Amino acid sequence: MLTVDEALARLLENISPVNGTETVSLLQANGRVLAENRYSDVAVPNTDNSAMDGYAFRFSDVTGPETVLLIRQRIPAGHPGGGLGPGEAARIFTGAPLPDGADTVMRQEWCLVEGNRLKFERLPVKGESVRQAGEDVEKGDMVLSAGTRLQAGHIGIAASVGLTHLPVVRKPKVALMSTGDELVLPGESLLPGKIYNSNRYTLRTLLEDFGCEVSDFGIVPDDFQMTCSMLVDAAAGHDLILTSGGVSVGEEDHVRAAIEAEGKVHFWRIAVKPGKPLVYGEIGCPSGIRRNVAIIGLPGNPVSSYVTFLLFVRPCILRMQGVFDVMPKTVRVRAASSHDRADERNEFLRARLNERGEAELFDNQGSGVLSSVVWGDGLIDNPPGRTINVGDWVKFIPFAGFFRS
Ligand SMILES: Nc1nc2c(c(=O)[nH]1)N[C@H]1C(S)=C(S)[C@@H](COP(=O)(O)OP(=O)(O)OC[C@H]3O[C@@H](n4cnc5c(N)ncnc54)[C@H](O)[C@@H]3O)O[C@H]1N2
Ligand code: MOO
Repeated sequence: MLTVDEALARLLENISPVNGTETVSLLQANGRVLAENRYSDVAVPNTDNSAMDGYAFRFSDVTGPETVLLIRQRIPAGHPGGGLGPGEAARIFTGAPLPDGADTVMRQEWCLVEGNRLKFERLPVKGESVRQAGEDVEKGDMVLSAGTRLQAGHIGIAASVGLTHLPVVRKPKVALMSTGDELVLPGESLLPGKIYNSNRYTLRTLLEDFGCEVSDFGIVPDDFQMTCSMLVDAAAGHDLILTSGGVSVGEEDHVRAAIEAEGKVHFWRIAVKPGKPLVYGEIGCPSGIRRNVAIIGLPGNPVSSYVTFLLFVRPCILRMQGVFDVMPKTVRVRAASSHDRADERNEFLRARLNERGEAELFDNQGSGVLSSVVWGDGLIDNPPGRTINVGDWVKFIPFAGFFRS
């Protein structure tokens, strides 16, 4: 069995980037990957401006607690003021441009105003409550780099420098199918022996979260010939085929044999729990014009397919789109519960951080217990052969860490 790192390295070394870019408006850019660096033509903020509602003045005019300044103008945000003469102050509001000559703002809570006479309750510090032009972005700065998966902050900064559209990488086209005679869709009747197909929904949502265009091939029965023909169909026009179920050792598990029949298996089985029987290979492209299409067969257990998606599929589809750093962010935290049975595989245990920042494990770590994913807010990455005692340091991957990059 491959280790988690070996499996990931094998997957990533075979991934080919999708070709093609398109230009989308900022409001369509969420979750897409930027195709080219973007630079700013403006400084942000573009002038020195006030960080507070208060009074702007020249610091050197205030010589002591008795200094009186004369209020000569009023500058709301969006309206540039005039120049400031010696001994003068301007009534100013948060975000309003500083008048020429002013270098400091006193917030109004610390001001004493009588008519147009202004005194301060405390001595100013030079430059206080002033936001400098360019302190966020300088003119000419690179604001976004190619390979960034665009999220709210990135889209906001693009808007803050006046960009309206962004060039993004084409969405990877992924063919998704669920295998299993037992599967019915929510809304259908749950006859004896049947279960609702949850993987279809989990995996489709995850694929969409990571910027893919999904073709849903529905449910494939546990039948070798039908599995083969679905895989061949799915190879046309897709960058990746993703299946769930049918990868273990029973004679009703046909996915691996079908990949062997229609293409090639690169590896099968990873020393990971949940998710051991994951299979990776390629399917011959029927036209013979395009290269073969990568296929990842995830295990059917709902937690296994969720976790292996995050560990192995997510990095592949991000790398296809040109994201360089595909590793999730991890933190070291102390364990709040124990885990007494060591496993020979690298375990990814569903856990939740308590208010002290310690990881509590979900009681039932079964790979069919999807409520562990709903309850948890991340995974403890527990090396092979390791038990966990309360207070031990563990490596924790917040679910949010998978979505941040
Ligand atoms: N003799 C052995 N049996 C099993 C082994 C093994 O090493 N030796 N490995 C186990 C492990 S570990 C896993 S993981 C599973 C994976 O099996 P498959 O990928 O072949 O998955 P299925 O058998 O098709 O299904 C497993 C389980 O998940 C349910 N399932 C399947 N698809 C869905 C879906 N779309 N939505 C919801 N639930 C689904 C299915 O009904 C089964 O209960 O194999 C072990 N067996
Ligand atoms: O690898 Mo399986 O996912 O342990 O149940």
